[in-house]
Amino acid sequence: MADSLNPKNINELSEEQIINLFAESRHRDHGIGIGDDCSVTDGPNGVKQLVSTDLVIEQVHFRREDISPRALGSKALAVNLSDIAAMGGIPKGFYLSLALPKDLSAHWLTRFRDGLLVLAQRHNISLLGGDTTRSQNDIVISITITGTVKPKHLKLRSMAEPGDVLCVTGSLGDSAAGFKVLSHPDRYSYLSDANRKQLVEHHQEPKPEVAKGKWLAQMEAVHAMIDLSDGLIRDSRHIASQSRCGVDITLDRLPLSAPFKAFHRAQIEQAQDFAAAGGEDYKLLLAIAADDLEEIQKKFKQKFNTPLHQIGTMKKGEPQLRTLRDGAPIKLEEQQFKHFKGS
Ligand SMILES: Nc1ncnc2c1ncn2[C@@H]1O[C@H](COP(=O)(O)OP(=O)(O)O)[C@@H](O)[C@H]1O
Ligand SMILES: Cc1ncc(C[n+]2csc(CCOP(=O)(O)OP(=O)(O)O)c2C)c(N)n1
Ligand SMILES: [Mg+2]
Repeated sequence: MADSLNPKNINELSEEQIINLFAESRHRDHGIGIGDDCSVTDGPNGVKQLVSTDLVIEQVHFRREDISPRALGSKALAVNLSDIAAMGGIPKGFYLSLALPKDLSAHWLTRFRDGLLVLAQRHNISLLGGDTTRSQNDIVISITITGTVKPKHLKLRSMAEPGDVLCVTGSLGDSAAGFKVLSHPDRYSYLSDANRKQLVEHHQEPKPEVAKGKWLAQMEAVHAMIDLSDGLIRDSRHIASQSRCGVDITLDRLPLSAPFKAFHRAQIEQAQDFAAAGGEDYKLLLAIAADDLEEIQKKFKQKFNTPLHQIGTMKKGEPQLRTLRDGAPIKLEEQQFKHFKGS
């Protein structure tokens, strides 16, 4: 196979370029494959079958000394449940693959299992299988989750339209701030214990928004959804490029929690920029028909007792992203998390 790329090392490629090396050979006739939060294929009785897989790797996604095994078990499943939520789906079951170093304690593993299975039970899903091997040093966790969705409720990254309003289901940046607190505890000694705890909890035990995703999927005016794993900027770009629209993000409108503002010592512009870069928020980002926004916001508030925040708009034209503050475009400093080269 001839590849147009000839860098020496993969750190010269972006994550998207690496995925495209595989995606270019895809067979589209089986349904919607590479490119969304889940693959979508025909299931029994006219429903669509959803499948998603995610890796959680020591030193890349967590440091063993920072997180309890219980919280890690919960987070490893939560990030997968979030992909089902983003498709408006109902989770059904999951597979667990583990590579474990020989010196790991049995106590660690049973606590990890407890955290995982408590969340599984809460979402009424069962462990269906997996694989277990030894690793040299680091813990490697891979979960594959399945779910279903009615075809008319399916929300793809590619379904946003120019004029749609971009919304998020909750505050942004708490997880990224929690990670900073864990990485440099002495830098943030000014935080109260309660604020510190809330930020760290958001990072370590994200709550996948399955109920919200399922409810929003039933609204015809909700056109597109994605879950926020890479951060608002990168994930909005995914919607924009796949829907072939531009996108404007209004930084002044980003929902920020009180602990997050305390983390930034009320320096609001800095807080907005950091929240836009974010990462591991696991809130839902959606594009809604502008005419129906008010009605959906009202019903959402009634149902979940929390607001649906309007943070931007989809625009006609090139799939470019602009960030605006006080009505004027501003360039953000690059601070998004990336596994490989920037894109
Ligand atoms: N190695 C790979 N081979 C094939 N598809 C991949 C690979 N890595 C990622 N993908 C697909 O590329 C898309 C983007 O991946 P990613 O950004 O990790 O999605 P998500 O944030 O939903 O986990 C997804 O549809 C995913 O299934
Ligand atoms: C030790 C450590 N370093 C960095 C991070 C931050 N981090 C790791 S992965 C990630 C982004 C989301 O993860 P990814 O594997 O890309 O999820 P996906 O988009 O595939 O769902 C972030 C912000 C972290 N949580 N822990
Ligand atoms: Mg992924």
